[in-house]
Amino acid sequence: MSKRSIASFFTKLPETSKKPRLSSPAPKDASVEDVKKEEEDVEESIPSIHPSYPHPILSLPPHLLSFLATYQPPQPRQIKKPDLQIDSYTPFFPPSTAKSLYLFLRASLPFYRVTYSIKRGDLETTVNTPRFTTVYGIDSHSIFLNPDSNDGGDSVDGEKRVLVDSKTKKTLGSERYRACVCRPRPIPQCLEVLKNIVERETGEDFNFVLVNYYASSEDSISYHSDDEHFLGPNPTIASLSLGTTRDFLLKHKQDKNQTLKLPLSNGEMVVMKGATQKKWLHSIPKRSSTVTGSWTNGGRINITFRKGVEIACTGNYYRYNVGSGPVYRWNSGKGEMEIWGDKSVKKAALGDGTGTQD
Ligand SMILES: O=C(O)CCC(=O)C(=O)O
Ligand SMILES: [Fe+2]
Repeated sequence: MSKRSIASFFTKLPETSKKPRLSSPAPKDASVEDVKKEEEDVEESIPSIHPSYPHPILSLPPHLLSFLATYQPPQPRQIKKPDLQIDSYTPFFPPSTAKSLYLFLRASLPFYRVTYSIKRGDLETTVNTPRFTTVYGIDSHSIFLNPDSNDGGDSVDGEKRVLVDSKTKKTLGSERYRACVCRPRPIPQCLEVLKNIVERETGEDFNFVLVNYYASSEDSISYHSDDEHFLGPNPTIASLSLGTTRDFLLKHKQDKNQTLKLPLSNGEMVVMKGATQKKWLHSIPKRSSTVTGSWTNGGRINITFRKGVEIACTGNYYRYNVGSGPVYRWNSGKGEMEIWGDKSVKKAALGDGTGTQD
């Protein structure tokens, strides 16, 4: 089992634990045996449960946890351009670990294909988000606490966690997040572990984890910047890539001569800092063809870690990353996402179909 208990992942290691840095272990490809072991491990883990989840969310298997417990990422390379500051980890996680994380998260997380309408003048158009998404977390005005825990309510895991005001620790009524499309969701163990490693490495605090799943070359995100007021000025955003390599394109908002292309491969992470969001746009464009016949099934997972400092952040993130449509789950037999609505599909995935749906 792991050298650190699962609970210890929920406590940040002191900054000094960052040194000395070790180079990452030599990448290796997971064998059939490894995959079998992963499947057995998954059965042993206690899932994260919360009434806001559509279903229990599997926890990371012991072999991944024990590796991550002592893992030190290699030093990043600093990319500097006018008004742009990026720390680039090539990779952040060794490819074999990134592959396990990719397969695990794709199989475990509920995803959504969000649609929303926008008004351009008098014309109302429906936008179909061209990728699968999901989000966990809450802005810094509130925190999830377990009122029954014996560690002063600090335990972040457990189905009894309720939202409280971060200053007064008073339980919130329905008022603060009344505009949300669904109940805000605490970060499940499998993503909390990753968030804590990224926080330890970057020295930042994050309270949101957003996940994109690009199922094929057709899935994309168009040019945008994550410079919303609810992230505060000059937000730091850490962005981890798992699975198929996709191009990350950046362009300066004013100076058309300033561009950057980073092919992000399995296990890489970019940390965007300073004026990057204010001054630059970024995108993952569609590709001409999908890579098939690989362990990725041509897909890519992107995880961004962010800090929302205004209440409005929570409503916005759940609106555009969960929405009010059906839940999708990975079907390993078919090798694709499918709507997780049918009772028999739920039963096959969970055994008894427990969990509620917002
Ligand atoms: O998939 C990526 O690497 C970028 C995702 C992104 O820009 C976003 O979610 O805001
Ligand atoms: Fe973005």
